[in-house]
Amino acid sequence: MLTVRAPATSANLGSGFDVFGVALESPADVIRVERASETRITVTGAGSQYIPEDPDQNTVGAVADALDAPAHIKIDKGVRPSSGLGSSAASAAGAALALNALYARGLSREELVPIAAEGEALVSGEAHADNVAPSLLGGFTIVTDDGVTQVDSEIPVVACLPETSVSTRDARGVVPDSAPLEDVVDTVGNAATLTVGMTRNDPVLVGRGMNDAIVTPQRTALIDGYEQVREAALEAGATGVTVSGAGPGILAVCRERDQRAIAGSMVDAFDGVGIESRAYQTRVGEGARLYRD
Ligand SMILES: Nc1ncnc2c1ncn2[C@@H]1O[C@H](COP(=O)(O)OP(=O)(O)O)[C@@H](O)[C@H]1O
Ligand SMILES: N[C@@H](CCOP(=O)(O)O)C(=O)O
Repeated sequence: MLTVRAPATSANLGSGFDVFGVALESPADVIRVERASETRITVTGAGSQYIPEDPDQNTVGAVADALDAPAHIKIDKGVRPSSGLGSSAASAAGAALALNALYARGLSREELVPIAAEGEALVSGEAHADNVAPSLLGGFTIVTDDGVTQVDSEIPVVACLPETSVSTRDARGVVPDSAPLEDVVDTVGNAATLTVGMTRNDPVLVGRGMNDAIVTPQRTALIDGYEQVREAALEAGATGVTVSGAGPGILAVCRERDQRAIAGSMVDAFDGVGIESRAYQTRVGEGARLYRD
């Protein structure tokens, strides 16, 4: 039996649609695997009632297929599905690391990224790797067609998840097909600023680089209370606020000293529009961790 703790992730960070992602210290999924002649999956924990155990419909089933590694796989969900914290990706990344070790496939974490992304293709229609990459590698990741670039970072964040849910597949449906050149120019500048901020562990630069005029405005329309929560977080000291992944979670970047006040202000602002929510006070952290029982 092998166990992996695979962290939640926040993708896009505004200016890096389908490119940027960060691993979070918490929450996380725990995946346990045991060799078997055919794959069987059980799911417990946060939102498990919405997650299919059929291997053809679960992201970890796609990973077991891709690695030709049948197993009994137990998933204990810490990351709630369809909340914008890469829930399906955490399971896929955790399963990829665990099954690679269980069957001694010898693949590196970088080589496991496209395999784990097969799970994302199953649930959202596209094998976007911006959640599985940070869940496997940790820190801040940049995914392009040429591969993944990773840098460690410890930026403090607050991820506030409303009780509502948005499917990534639906939220991908509102992404525009093209954008005006001036918006592209702005976004490139912001993405570059954010990248420098991550390498310097500078929450002010990261926050400044999160603005995006192309994808985020389309998605905020799907999130009740987004503007109120964003305003509240900025007033409490957040250096940047954006949609976490495809939403409805909202991510605030901040200095550590402001984290608690920001978390409270975001929950209160959701409350003000009649929506319950939970705020994780966390930071950018390490990738999936393997334990041999
Ligand atoms: N192991 C898994 N963990 C979470 N969700 C899964 C898993 N396998 C399949 N799913 C399905 O994926 C969908 C959630 O994925 P998605 O909409 O991309 O949100 P998230 O950002 O939480 O991954 C749900 O329909 C859920 O049933
Ligand atoms: N780049 C993807 C990221 C989806 O993240 P999730 O945590 O909502 O699954 C997108 O924006 O569609």
